[in-house]
Amino acid sequence: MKTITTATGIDCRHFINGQYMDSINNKTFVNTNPANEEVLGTVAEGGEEEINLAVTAARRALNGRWKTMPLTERSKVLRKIGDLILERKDELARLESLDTGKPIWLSSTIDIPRAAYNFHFFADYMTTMGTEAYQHDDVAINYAVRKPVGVVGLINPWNLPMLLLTWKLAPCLAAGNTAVMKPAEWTPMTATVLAEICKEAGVPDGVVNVVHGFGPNSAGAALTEHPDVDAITFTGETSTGTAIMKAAANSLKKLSYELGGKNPNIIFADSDLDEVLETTIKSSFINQGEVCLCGSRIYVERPAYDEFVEKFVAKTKELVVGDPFKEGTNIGAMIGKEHYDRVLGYIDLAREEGGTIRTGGGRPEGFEKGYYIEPTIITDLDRNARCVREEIFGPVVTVIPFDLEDEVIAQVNDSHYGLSASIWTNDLRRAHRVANEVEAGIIWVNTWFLRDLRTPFGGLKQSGIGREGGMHSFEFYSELKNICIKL
Ligand SMILES: NC(=O)c1ccc[n+]([C@@H]2O[C@H](COP(=O)([O-])OP(=O)(O)OC[C@H]3O[C@@H](n4cnc5c(N)ncnc54)[C@H](O)[C@@H]3O)[C@@H](O)[C@H]2O)c1
Ligand SMILES: O=C/C=C/C=C(\O)C(=O)O
Repeated sequence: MKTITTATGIDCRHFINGQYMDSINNKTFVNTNPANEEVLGTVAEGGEEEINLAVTAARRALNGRWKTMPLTERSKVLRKIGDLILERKDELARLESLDTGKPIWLSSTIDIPRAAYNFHFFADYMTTMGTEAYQHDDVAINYAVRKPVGVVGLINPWNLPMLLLTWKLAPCLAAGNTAVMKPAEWTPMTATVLAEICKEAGVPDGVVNVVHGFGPNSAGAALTEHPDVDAITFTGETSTGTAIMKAAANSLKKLSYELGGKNPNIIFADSDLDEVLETTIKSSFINQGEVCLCGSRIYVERPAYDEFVEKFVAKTKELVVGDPFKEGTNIGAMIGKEHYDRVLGYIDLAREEGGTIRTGGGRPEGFEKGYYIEPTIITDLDRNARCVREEIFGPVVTVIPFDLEDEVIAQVNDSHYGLSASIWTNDLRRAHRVANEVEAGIIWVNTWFLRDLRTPFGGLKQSGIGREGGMHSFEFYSELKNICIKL
């Protein structure tokens, strides 16, 4: 077994008012590479004091050059951030894979290029924005103007760290806000570099701030409780969303939530099975299954069920689990020990619930270190099994046959999640009919994770509050003011 890369990471400090700084009490925590359990570096651990410094800097910057900067100049700054991310793509991809355990090809082709595109997209989109005006006979004219929300807290998960942080930061800045970012404690490195990229691109000091730390009783909680933070955009677990909503309630902060999912992948017998299999391998196991949009509940119309399962198992067995930096690795390491144990716990639970492990089911052979789990396919579970209903957030999928369209829609909608769904069929009317009935914010037909950033992105029920993307991001990151002029 080739020695897993020992490339080290970087020490991560806060970035406040345009400068890197340690915590006031010099507290730090260790950042570990999940692929080999080696130390990547130390991370400054922030709390109330650091959050207060960052919010104060953000508030001051809100009324400085950032406020008076012409929109076209602000657009150029966002474009420059995107350019600089691409210039540093290899460095950022390496740091992202060291932090997350994801394969380097994934960081290099998806995570980092999409982070740059998030900025390039909003740099263009912000210059096309209009508002609305109404002529009230000859009595009055009404027109609306957009103003920044103000100081925004950005709280980020660990699965697609830079992709998701920039998906928030780009429109936040495009709308003229200032930001205090709290990266996930497991993935601090690319957020740390993003701060200096913003400064180099011309973002004034205090507009973008980074405070590292944990959630409860740490930087995360302090950010959500701070009275001078106007809005919080959060991506993470549904349960965390509940905690943040309670903390933000006292100061009535504006909230945008992208939360958990248990997304159905509905396969009708008339679909092209080879096409289905090629995409379903990705929608099941890409990024170690640690994607909120993964289609972890697979429903197959009975006539195609046996053939699908046989071919799906065979293709899954071909996947290579291993060193994220090694050529040919399809699946890397889970984010850390806690999550690794949690996912293995669900696989054990599936056995207790009567499931059949068709492939995978545990830790692959030959790894002394690192948090590796085999891609796992489970069949023969009851529709009410916890492994069918609860988000596992790992390389674990369940496959269930169905007979009738109404039956599968009822099963799919019997969930407190409603983030995304994939539907595979060549029957056009059925595609529209089923998409119309499935309770999810994002529906893909004969594809998965095909993204147009102008579209509304977000979940129903306990999968989120609000939408991101195009105009929807501006609905959150700005306040509309109506001005009525009597003629
Ligand atoms: N809907 C989406 O777009 C989307 C995208 C990615 C991940 N997710 C979801 O995120 C989860 C995995 O990410 P995770 O484990 O990092 O989520 P998490 O909720 O554990 O943590 C997310 C972030 O919240 C912070 N946090 C935790 N408790 C907090 C508190 N009480 N106050 C303030 N901040 C707090 C953490 O430090 C971290 O930065 C999964 O459920 C996944 O479905 C959703
Ligand atoms: O793990 C969740 C992935 C979210 C992806 C996006 O938010 C996006 O593609 O804009």
